Amino acid sequence: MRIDVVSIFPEYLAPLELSLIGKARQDGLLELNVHDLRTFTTDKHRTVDDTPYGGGAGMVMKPEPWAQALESVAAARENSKPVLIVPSPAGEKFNQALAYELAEEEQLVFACGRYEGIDERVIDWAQDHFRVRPVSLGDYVLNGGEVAVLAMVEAIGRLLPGVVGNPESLVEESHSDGLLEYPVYTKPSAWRDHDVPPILLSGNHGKIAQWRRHEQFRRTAERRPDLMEGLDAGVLSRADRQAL
Ligand SMILES: Nc1cc(-c2ccc3ccn(Cc4ccccn4)c3c2)[nH]n1
Repeated sequence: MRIDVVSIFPEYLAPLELSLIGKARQDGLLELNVHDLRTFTTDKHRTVDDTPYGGGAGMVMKPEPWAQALESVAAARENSKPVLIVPSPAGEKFNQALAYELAEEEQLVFACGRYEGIDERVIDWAQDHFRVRPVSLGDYVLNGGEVAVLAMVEAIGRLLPGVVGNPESLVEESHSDGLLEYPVYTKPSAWRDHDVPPILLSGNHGKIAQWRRHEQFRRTAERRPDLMEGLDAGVLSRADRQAL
């Protein structure tokens, strides 16, 4: 997979040189290019913003630098257009299902807006060159798209083949089957008057699996009742129903 990120703060994306994603880049599992939007300006002040038509506070990002930048990074392809992800408070909610969907793509382009956002005509223009997806990280307001891109690239990148050491760990984590993950423990078994649940020390793997499944349901019902409604009936085994 190739990922291109366009931002006026390219250094904001430096954490993607670290850890799992950084290693995936070094191992050639993921190509990630960060581009400074100001590279695509033509005036001596490298202007990327201007006042909003219709008035109002703040500034809006000018369209032309974005069109130049996006044209520059869109890999020429025969069959389908690359995906352009535009982080926005007004986007579809990012979740694990969308992470899996985007992990299948050959190229992802991320447009990091700042100020009050990007001139909407860029989104309209981009429809002919990209499959455009405005995406929200959650129902809160950030100052720009970079933090959202860091989160999305990590969530997507870790799903790529070979990035996570043990692919099995992707199966049992939160949201992989629509449920929150079970609690985890390690040594020492007794710690500051807090003990590890005895079942986990029993060696009875069937009972341990049953206990973990029950914990997934208990936690999901307690912390994210909204996820319980969306559970696919097929996910619920007979044992699961008993755990509810
Ligand atoms: N889940 C999300 C995503 C964002 C986000 C993404 C990109 C931009 C570019 C500018 N801003 C600031 C801003 C504030 C107010 C209204 C419009 N935009 C962004 C915010 N906030 N929360």
